[in-house]
Amino acid sequence: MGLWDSLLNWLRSYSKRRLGIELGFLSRFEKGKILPSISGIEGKDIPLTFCLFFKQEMELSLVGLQNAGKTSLVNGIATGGYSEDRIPTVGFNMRKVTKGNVTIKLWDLGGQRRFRGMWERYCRGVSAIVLVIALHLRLLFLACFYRIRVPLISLIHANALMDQNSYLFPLKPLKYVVDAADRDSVPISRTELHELLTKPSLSGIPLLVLGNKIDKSEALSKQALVDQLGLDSIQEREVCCYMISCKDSVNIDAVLDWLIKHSKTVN
Ligand SMILES: Nc1nc2c(ncn2[C@@H]2O[C@H](COP(=O)(O)OP(=O)(O)OP(=O)(O)O)[C@@H](O)[C@H]2O)c(=O)[nH]1
Ligand SMILES: [Mg+2]
Repeated sequence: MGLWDSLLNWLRSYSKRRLGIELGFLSRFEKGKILPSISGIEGKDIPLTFCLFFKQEMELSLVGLQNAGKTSLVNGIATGGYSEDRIPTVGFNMRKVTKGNVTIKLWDLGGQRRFRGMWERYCRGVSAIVLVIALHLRLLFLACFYRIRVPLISLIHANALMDQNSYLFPLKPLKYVVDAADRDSVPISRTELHELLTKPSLSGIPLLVLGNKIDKSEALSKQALVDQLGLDSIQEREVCCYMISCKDSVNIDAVLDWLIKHSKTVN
C-alpha cells in the first residue's frame, strides 16, 4: 500500500470515527488548503490540512413551456456552450452532469403542450423542480399586431412558403403565430406551474424559478415575474427566483450554487 492510499484510509477512518460521516471519495487534493465547508457538516471542527470533497448527488426536473431555454440551460451547465439552434425536446432527455463532487441528474422535459401531462411523473421524488421561463414578451404583442394588420393574401403566401400542402388553408399560419405567442406567455406558465404544484406527490419539493433571456431588452423585471407568476402565494415549499441568460451565461453560477446547496451527501 502506497503512502497516498494509507493517507486516504486514515482520513476515511478518521472521518467515520470523529465526524460520524463516511467519506465517499476524494476528488481533489489541494495541498495546504483547509476545507472551508463540506455540505452538511459546516461548523464542525475539521483538523485537516487538505481540501476534501464529499460525494453529493441530486436529481432535478426542468419544466417550462417550449422555447423557454431548458435544453440551453442544461447545455450551459454541462459544457458552458450555447447554440441558437432551436431543436424542441421530444418527450424528455436525461443528462448527468458532474460539478466538482456533485453529480446532478437532470430531467430535461419537453415543454410543448402534448408533453406537459408527463411533467408530474418526472418531478416525483426529485431534489428540486426548476421552472424555466422565457421573458421576451414583445412576441405576444407582435403576434397580435401581425394578426390584425397582415392582409390575408400575405398569410396565404407565408403559409405556402411554410408548407406547400396547406396552401388551401390560409388560416393555419395565423394559428401558428398565435401559438408562437402563447407559448412564451407568463400567464400560461403560471397556470401550468400552479396546476403542477397542486399534485400531492410533489408537496414540499423546492422550486427554483428561472426567468431566462434577460439579454433581451424587452425582458420582464424580476419583481414583475414574481408578481405575474404568483410566486408569493406558494406556501409550504422553498421558492427561489433568478433572472438568467443562457446566451450570455448570466447567473448560471448562482443557479449552480443553489443546486449544490440542495444536493444530498451520499456515502
Ligand atoms: N436570446 C436568448 N435566447 C435563448 C436563451 N436561451 C435559449 N435561447 C434560445 O431559445 C430557443 C429555445 O431554446 P431551448 O433550450 O431549445 O428551449 P426548450 O425550453 O428546451 O424548448 P422545448 O424543448 O421545446 O421545451 C433556442 O433558439 C435558444 O437558442 C437566452 O438566454 N437568450
Ligand atoms: Mg428542450
